[in-house]
Amino acid sequence: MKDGDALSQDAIDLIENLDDDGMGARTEHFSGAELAGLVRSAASFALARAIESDGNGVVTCADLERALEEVRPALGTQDDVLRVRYPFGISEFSSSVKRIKRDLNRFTAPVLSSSPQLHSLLLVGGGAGAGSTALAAWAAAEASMSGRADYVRFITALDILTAEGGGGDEARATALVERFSEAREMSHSLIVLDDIDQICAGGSKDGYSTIMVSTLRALLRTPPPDATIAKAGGHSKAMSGRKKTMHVIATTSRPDAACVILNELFEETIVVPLLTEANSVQSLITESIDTAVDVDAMSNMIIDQLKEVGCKTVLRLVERAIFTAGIQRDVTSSEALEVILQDFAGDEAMALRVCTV
Ligand SMILES: Nc1ncnc2c1ncn2[C@@H]1O[C@H](COP(=O)(O)OP(=O)(O)OP(=O)(O)O)[C@@H](O)[C@H]1O
Repeated sequence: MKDGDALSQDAIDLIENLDDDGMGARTEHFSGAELAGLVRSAASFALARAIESDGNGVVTCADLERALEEVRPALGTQDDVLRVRYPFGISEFSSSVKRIKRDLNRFTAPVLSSSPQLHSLLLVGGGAGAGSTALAAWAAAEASMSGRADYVRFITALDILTAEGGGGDEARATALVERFSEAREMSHSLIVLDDIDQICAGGSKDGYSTIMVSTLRALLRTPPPDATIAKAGGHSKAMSGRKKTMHVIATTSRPDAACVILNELFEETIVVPLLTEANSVQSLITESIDTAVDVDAMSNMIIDQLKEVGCKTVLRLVERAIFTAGIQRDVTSSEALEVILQDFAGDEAMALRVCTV
């Protein structure tokens, strides 16, 4: 491409730029096939422009920038994996959601320190279904899409359990170390540990595995190595001295997590509150479910009955009500919700009795 005068000078400058904003750094995690795809994509933008405006088909810096937006490396980030964790999006139903989103964006922002840094954050759901998983996935996706993180991994208890070596504590600890080792090689990595209680679950009095907790403690105390070489899918590439960052966000649904053992492992904690106001529930439903009707009545009903509730529960209840009204033509969604809420209260009471016994 370069030889045949096919590149403009600004495109050559971008390719030869060895700084953080140059082509080398921005394609650090691209495989050979992905790089070829990037070149083809840039050439197709130049060709389209040539056909439209009778141009010369030379690939410019703007074509390369557009191609960089279009072609994303499979190794580096997991945008699709993250997006399925917040299927209803993230509704800004209250000022606390806006604050948490600002906090998360600040947490994943680049750091000024000249030494490699590891930052850790515990996202605590104020109760089951508060939305901590969705918020952590959203923060990781934002960091990935804005280029603040070039390597993102969403890790669940299942990933650790199914790792080689079976499900024993030592094998799980080794699997966790391996996940961190890969991330530590990358320049700006972000790991989400979803449902940290399950990841660290074990037989000790507090419900955690001593081996898992001490492994996690050691991992969170060890910043990434200060190397100028990073591995990308088995290939090593010079990083022109970029300082490394590693961000770890863990989620938990245990409302007491802010006060128990895991909390002291992390540098920062954010508590995701439950919804307690009908107008917050109303905004959540309106922003999340296009087909919702009777939203006002449904929101009041949910808060009257449950007093405080997580967004996952709200959306599940409303979806079921809409579905029921769809198949029972003589029932409105709010009437369906009334019955569902009564059954829900009965199920909760029964579960409570069983647990007490
Ligand atoms: N502001 C918001 N914050 C979090 N989730 C939201 C928000 N608005 C809408 N949602 C939706 O609510 C759902 C939250 O589910 P999520 O799995 O995150 O809950 P959770 O608290 O992690 O659940 P669990 O306690 O069962 O682990 C997602 O589908 C998400 O798209």
